[in-house]
This record gives sequence, structure tokens and C-alpha cells, in this order.
Amino acid sequence: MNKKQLFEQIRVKKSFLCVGLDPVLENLPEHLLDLEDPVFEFNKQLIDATQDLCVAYKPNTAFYESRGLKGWKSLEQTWAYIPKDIFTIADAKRGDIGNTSAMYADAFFKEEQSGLGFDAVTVAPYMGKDSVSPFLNYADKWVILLALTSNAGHSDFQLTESENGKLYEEVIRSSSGWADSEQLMYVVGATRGSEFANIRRLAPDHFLLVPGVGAQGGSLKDVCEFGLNDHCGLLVNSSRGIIYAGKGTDFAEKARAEALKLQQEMESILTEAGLL
Ligand SMILES: O=C(O)c1cc(=O)[nH]c(=O)n1[C@@H]1O[C@H](COP(=O)(O)O)[C@@H](O)[C@H]1O
Repeated sequence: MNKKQLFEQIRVKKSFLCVGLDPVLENLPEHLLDLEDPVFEFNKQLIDATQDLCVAYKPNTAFYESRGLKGWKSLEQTWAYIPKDIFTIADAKRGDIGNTSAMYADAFFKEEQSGLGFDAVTVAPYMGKDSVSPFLNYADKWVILLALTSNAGHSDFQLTESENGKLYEEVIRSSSGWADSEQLMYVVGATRGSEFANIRRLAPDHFLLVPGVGAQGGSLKDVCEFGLNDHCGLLVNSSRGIIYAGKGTDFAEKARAEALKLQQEMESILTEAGLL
């Protein structure tokens, strides 16, 4: 899916919501636990209940990899179940020397080989250009590079100052030369509201993947104040805040209600910005 198509989906659905599919077996509704693949069944019902309200799904691969082969199978089935007009992000935070990154890229993008054909993968930038390029070699796929993350530890390195400014600024500046905004997005945590104006100065046209609303307390309004651009430019993710809204047999309805709240807030933001 290209940038134009993504914006079209945002306008059709009046939403820039990304639903994070981060299932922990112990937290799943009890009635699913006896099924052959409770994780897939959980995701399937969540996808059925939210697909008209969101433009993207983001399974974080850790929640699947932690269960070994079974988990990988659940991930594969989940990816295959997501309707093809919805943007899919493998949140895997990969990046290694070039030939190894090429294998990671195949793992998430090369469907005929790996069984997975995600639209995008999250990548850590710190090994530099040659560690990111193999992902960019897939011309119709996206790299979502970590810029300014939502966690407390973001200040350990990302805010470090040098003659080139803060480290995260340097990540955005340098990587903008590796690919354009048709192939590159940045991760910026919703908890970093005050930095959005600065990020838009460095990356005016890029889509930003913004995790951290919901369970981590980030504000959608603050993110949008400076984060919105003329093609929306935001994919705002909530995982736990949606998928664990309920724990009973009505968990999917409860998840839908939380997703709907966000979608409605997004619709009024998009309307106010003249983007619908
Ligand atoms: O790359 C990410 O998606 C990510 C980056 C970041 O800075 N912070 C962050 O929370 N995430 C991911 O976004 C999701 C947030 O989940 P919730 O806090 O449950 O909404 C998790 O999958 C995190 O791994």
C-alpha cells in the first residue's frame, strides 16, 4: 500500500487508528483457552470487531515469538486473516549487518518464502544505513524507523546532544536521505507530545507511527496538534487499551467500544483539520 492509498483509507474510514495485536496467553478470556489456537481466535474476533474502525494492525512479534513455533503459526494466521486493504505492520524492531537484515526483510516481506507479507516492519536505526537498506530493497514495502520512543529510557540515548543536535534528530535527518516519505516512516511515542513540532520540522511529509495512547497515557489531542500534516501523516496505535477492554465472552464488543471512542475522536480531528 502506498502513501496515497493509505491516506485514502484514512479518509474512507475517518480514522488513523492502528490496533496493536499484542496477545498474552495468560490475559486472554478464559472461554478461549481450550481452543486449539486461543491467540488466533482472540485476534480473529478482535479483527472482526474493529476492522471498519482502523486503518492498520500492528502485531508486535515478541508476543508471538515468546511462544515458539506455536506463536509463529498464530502470527502467520493472524496476518493472513487481516483484510488486504488494511495496512499491516510487523513490529519486530530488527536491524543487523546487511546480509542478516536481508534475511529479516525476507522473513516479514517475502510471502512466497516465509508465509508473511507485511506492508511494513519496525527497524532500529543504530547500526546505520547498511543495516536498514536491505529492508528498503523491497520497493513496495515500508520501513518504520525508531526515532523518539515512548518509554522512559528514551532519554538515555535518543536525547543525547552533539554538534548535530539530539541523536533522534540526527536519525531523522540522516535517514531522510536513504529513502523518501513513500517508503519511510518514523516511530514517535505519543508520550512525547512537546517534541512533535520539532519532528514535523525535520520530517514534514512522513507518516509517523505513534504508539503510547491508552495504556501508556499519551494524549491524542497533543499528538495531533503538531503531528498532523496535509495527508494526516499519523498512524496512532493502541494495543492493551483496546484488546483488553473486556475479559469476558463480550471482549470483542468491549474492544470495539474502545476503538470506536478513538475513531470518533479522530474523525472530529480530521474534520476540524479539513482533511475529510
Ligand atoms: O514501535 C512500537 O510500536 C513502539 C515504540 C515505542 O516507542 N513504544 C511502544 O510502546 N511501541 C509498541 O507499541 C505497543 C504499545 O502498546 P500499548 O502500550 O499496550 O498500547 C507495543 O507493541 C510496544 O512495543
